[in-house]
Amino acid sequence: MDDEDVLCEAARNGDTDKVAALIESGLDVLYFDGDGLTPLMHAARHGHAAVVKRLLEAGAPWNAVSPSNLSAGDFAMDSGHEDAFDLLLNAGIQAELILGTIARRANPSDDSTGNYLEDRVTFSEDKLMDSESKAVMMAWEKPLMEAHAKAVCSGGGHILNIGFGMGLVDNAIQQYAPVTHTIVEAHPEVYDRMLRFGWGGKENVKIIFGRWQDILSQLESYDGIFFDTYGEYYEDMREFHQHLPSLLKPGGIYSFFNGLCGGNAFFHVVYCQLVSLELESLGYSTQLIPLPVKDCLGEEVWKGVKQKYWQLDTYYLPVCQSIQDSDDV
Ligand SMILES: C[S@@+](CC[C@H](N)C(=O)[O-])C[C@H]1O[C@@H](n2cnc3c(N)ncnc32)[C@H](O)[C@@H]1O
Repeated sequence: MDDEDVLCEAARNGDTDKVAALIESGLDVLYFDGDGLTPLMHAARHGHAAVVKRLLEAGAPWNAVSPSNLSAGDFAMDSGHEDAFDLLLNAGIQAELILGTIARRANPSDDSTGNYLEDRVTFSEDKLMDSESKAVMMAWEKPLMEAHAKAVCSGGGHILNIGFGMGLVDNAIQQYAPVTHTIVEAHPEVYDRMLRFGWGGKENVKIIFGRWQDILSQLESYDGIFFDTYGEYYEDMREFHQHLPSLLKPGGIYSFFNGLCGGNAFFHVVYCQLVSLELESLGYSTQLIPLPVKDCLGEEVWKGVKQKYWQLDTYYLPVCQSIQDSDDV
């Protein structure tokens, strides 16, 4: 047995003193045992909050994952150990506030160099793919897009959508007959296809071709805003949020595609909290509405797709409004 296996065993048994002594003796808290589990995962799985705390203080990574892609937070969450879960959630939020490493890694375009907009895309009936066979948009999201449209159109008026993709959300927005419906799209082929499908001729629709970052001066203020781009980082969405105070009218509703860390349940919780906190600091409250998606996501959906960008059973649809407005309700 390696010395570090002794640390795993002490963590599993909740022996805080022994864990502390072993850490002080210089043992590696980053160790993965024969099953691919870290001491932190063992402690979290058994709900030993004091050990979790000690290991985190010693630098054990909150975001290490087991061979089945579970982190210590997933183990705590799945076994219902609230105290351990809270400690790990806090550690995750703190770390991500500073480093932001998970979203970068979990972003569908993480290993591309940001040239998605110059590459070819392929359309089929049920998906839009980039040049590396990664899905830009997929038809299984239709019910989600309809729910997003319903949320952002709830007050009628002027609606803004960033990212046309397959036009699912825009088709749904049109059902609510908004006064104006502005669509921003940056990919030339997606833009051409929009025009071919007659979006340029719709009376209430205004299309702006370009990256949202580059066309901000052409935008006005809106009663409902939806944001769903591709090939961007979490930081880009965070930057977009900085513009909400001038883009969203008082009483308006903002929503975004909440695919943050969609491959891991605990990381997703961390990011839901993180984005809610960041929006709160800008004066917006975020309500996360759970929508079950398990039934529309069989294995066959992902056939031919390089990366499953969503693997969770529930989608949390964010509905954001100014804290002032939500207090008035
Ligand atoms: C995930 S799709 C949007 C799907 C859409 N919500 C739907 O219902 O079909 C993302 C879209 O955003 C576009 N896009 C990517 N980066 C953008 C940017 N910086 N500004 C505007 N559009 C962008 C992509 O070309 C793509 O069409």
